[in-house]
This record gives sequence, C-alpha cells and structure tokens, in this order.
Amino acid sequence: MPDVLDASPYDALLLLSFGGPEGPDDVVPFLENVTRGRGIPTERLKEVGQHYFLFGGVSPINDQNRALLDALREDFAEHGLDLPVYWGNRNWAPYLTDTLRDLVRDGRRRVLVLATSAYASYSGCRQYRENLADAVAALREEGLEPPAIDKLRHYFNHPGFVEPMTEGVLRSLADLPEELRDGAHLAFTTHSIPTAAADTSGPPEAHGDGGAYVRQHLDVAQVIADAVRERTGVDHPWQLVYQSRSGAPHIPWLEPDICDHLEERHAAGAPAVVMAPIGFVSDHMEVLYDLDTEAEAKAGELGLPVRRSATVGADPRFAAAVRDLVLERAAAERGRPVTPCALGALGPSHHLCPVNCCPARAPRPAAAGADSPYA
Ligand SMILES: CC1=C(CCC(=O)O)c2cc3nc(cc4[nH]c(cc5[nH]c(cc1n2)c(C)c5CCC(=O)O)c(CCC(=O)O)c4C)C(CCC(=O)O)=C3C
Ligand SMILES: [Fe+2]
Repeated sequence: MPDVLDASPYDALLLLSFGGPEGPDDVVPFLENVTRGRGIPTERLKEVGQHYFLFGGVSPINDQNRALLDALREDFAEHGLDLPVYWGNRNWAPYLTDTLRDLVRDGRRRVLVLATSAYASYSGCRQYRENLADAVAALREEGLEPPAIDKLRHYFNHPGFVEPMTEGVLRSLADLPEELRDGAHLAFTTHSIPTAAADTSGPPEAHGDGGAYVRQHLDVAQVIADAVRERTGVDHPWQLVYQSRSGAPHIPWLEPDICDHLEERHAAGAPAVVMAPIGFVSDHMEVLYDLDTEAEAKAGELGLPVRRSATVGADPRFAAAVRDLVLERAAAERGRPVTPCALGALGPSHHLCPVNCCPARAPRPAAAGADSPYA
C-alpha cells in the first residue's frame, strides 16, 4: 500500500475546461456561449462553425478531458491520494455551475481548480476565474453555500507538462526524411491574443512587451529547443508563432501567424518545419483545424514538409504533474515549506493571481485571486 498523501485542506479537485460541441446541433449554441458579449465578427463565427462542421460538429476536447479525468483518477488512486476529481466546462456541458452544485451536494467545502490552460492571460486565466465567480454567484442565488475555491498555479514550465512535448518534437523530427531532419526549423505555436491583452498579462509590471503570456511561451520554447539540442546534437532554429486569430482586423493581435511563418520559412530555404503547439493542453479544434488542416494545406501548397508534434493530453506524466501541483499547493496552504518544481528561467508562477493580473477590459468579479470577493 502506498503512503497516504495529504491533500488537506482541499476535499476535491475540479478540472475546469473550455468545453466543445458533441454534434452538429451543438455547434451554433456552443459558439453563442463562447462569444456572448465579446464582439466577434459574424463572418468569423460562420467560418469557425465550418471548422466544427468539417469534423461532424464534434470537438475532440470533451473526450480528451474524459481521458484526462481517467488519468488523474488512476494516478491519484495509485499513489494514495484520496481526492475526488470533478469536471466542469465554461462553454458546454457539463457546465461549471452544474458541477459546482454537485460539489455542494457532495459536501465539498474547499476545492482546488485545474484549468486546461497552462499560461497567463485574460483568456487563459482571468476569464476562467470570472466564470468561477459567475458560478459561485449563481449558486448563492439558489440559496446554496458554494465551496471556497483556489486555482492551481500556471503549469507551463512544470516538467510533467514540458517533457512530453519535448519528446513529441523529437518524435516529429525522427519522422521527417533523414536528409531534411537536421535542417528542420521548429515553430512553437500558441493561440494569438490581442497585443493589448498580452502586454497586460500578468502581472504586467513584472514583464516587458508581450507580458507574461509571451515570456512564458518563450521560456518553454527555449527549454524544449535546448533539450532537443542536447538529445540530438543539432541546434534547430526556432521561433514562437501564433494561430487562430479572431477579432476585428484593425485590432493588433500577436504575430506572425503560423501560415505566414511557413511561407516565410519556405522562402528562406528551410527544408522542413516541425509545428509544436505548446500553447495547448490537448489536440482540440485549434490543433485539428488550424494546424492539422489549414497549416498542413498551406505547407502542401508550398511543397514544404511539415510535422505537427504532440500535446500532453492525458499523458501519465501530466497526471503526475497535477498530483505534484496539488500536493505542493495543499502543503503551502497548511503553512508547510514547499519547493515548487519548474523548468526554465522564469521560475514557478504565483499561487494567487495578484490584483489586476491579466485585467479584463470591463472589470468583473473573478474568483480565486487576490482581488476576489470570494478569496
Ligand atoms: C489563449 C486562448 C486559448 C488557450 C488557453 C485555453 O485553452 O483556454 C484558447 C483556447 C480555446 N479556444 C477555443 C474555442 C474558441 N475560442 C474563441 C475565441 C477566442 N479565443 C481566444 C484565446 C484563447 N482561446 C481569444 C482571445 C478569442 C477571441 C475573443 C474571446 O476572447 O472570446 C472562439 C470564438 C470564435 C473565434 O474567434 O475563433 C472559439 C470557438 C477552444 C475550444 C476548442 C474546441 O472546441 O476544441 C479552446 C480550448
Ligand atoms: Fe479560444
């Protein structure tokens, strides 16, 4: 029998994700949920709807979360961590508010949240916290007393997140024809966001242009590029690039786009490119459409050999990393000394988002932060 691990003061882990449609009839209501009050052009919505219809109206994200849930439960059981794991989404069933109601029903009083977004930014962190606050408010409206909620720190630089991606890049390189392999460029890719959102991602004072969002991705890219060089003896040129831009054309978003980058690399004589989607936790629609469909098609037009490397998904090393993060946070909350695990130059992220971290354009209550009315 393994030793019993101590998750107190927490009595549940909540996997909090984006959600996605599971059939053609879900697509439009899902997009309405995502974009409620966000001013995304109708043209863009029609286009994104087509991305989903191309795959039968099904996003793989929910099945990927089910697999992650299984991996977490299996890892916790194997290691004697007695902590139930719940799952709720921001934009599709199972909806966060319903899951929070389940937590109350089961008598859970202090919940730790694992968001399926590894980096800072309004879209990747505060927006999740706002939706948590909305769910808390909804339960209070019903006369229920919701549990206290904390959110795990950003895990972009945790070895259990980075190492499976490093291995994925090595596999993609190995999959290229040998004569192209050593000259291959690495394109680390993530979701584009408005430059104004990047610059204030947080906390903004601590970072330069591009804020924590860009700095964190650059740090991970550097760690992976270094590890690849160590393992192969080859120094592959690399760059951080972006994908899945939306919003109005006159508003600046992070660039270059992956497709423009492929064109530019091709013109510069790169023999091949490995696209490494470090910004994403699983192979959801952004990976399946924007990389595997659109960017692959662009590369085909150019005659540029490309490979797309793996996301962590339900890798057991990621599940183990979550266990490590849970135990670290629980110990910290109990006032024990902890040595947070992190690769790269930035070091471990804060446990509690400071006031004004990744600010929204229009301030709204957000849970699990120093500026939270529920902290
Ligand atoms: C940083 C970031 C992540 C990574 C962190 C994280 O994972 O959270 C992410 C993930 C995801 N984004 C997703 C889907 C969408 N994102 C949209 C819109 C937007 N995303 C943004 C940013 C991000 N998004 C932004 C700044 C917008 C524009 C306006 C707004 O702020 O809303 C739209 C509306 C249409 C469009 O404009 O494309 C959709 C449908 C799905 C589900 C995929 C599936 O179904 O498999 C996932 C995992
Ligand atoms: Fe998105």
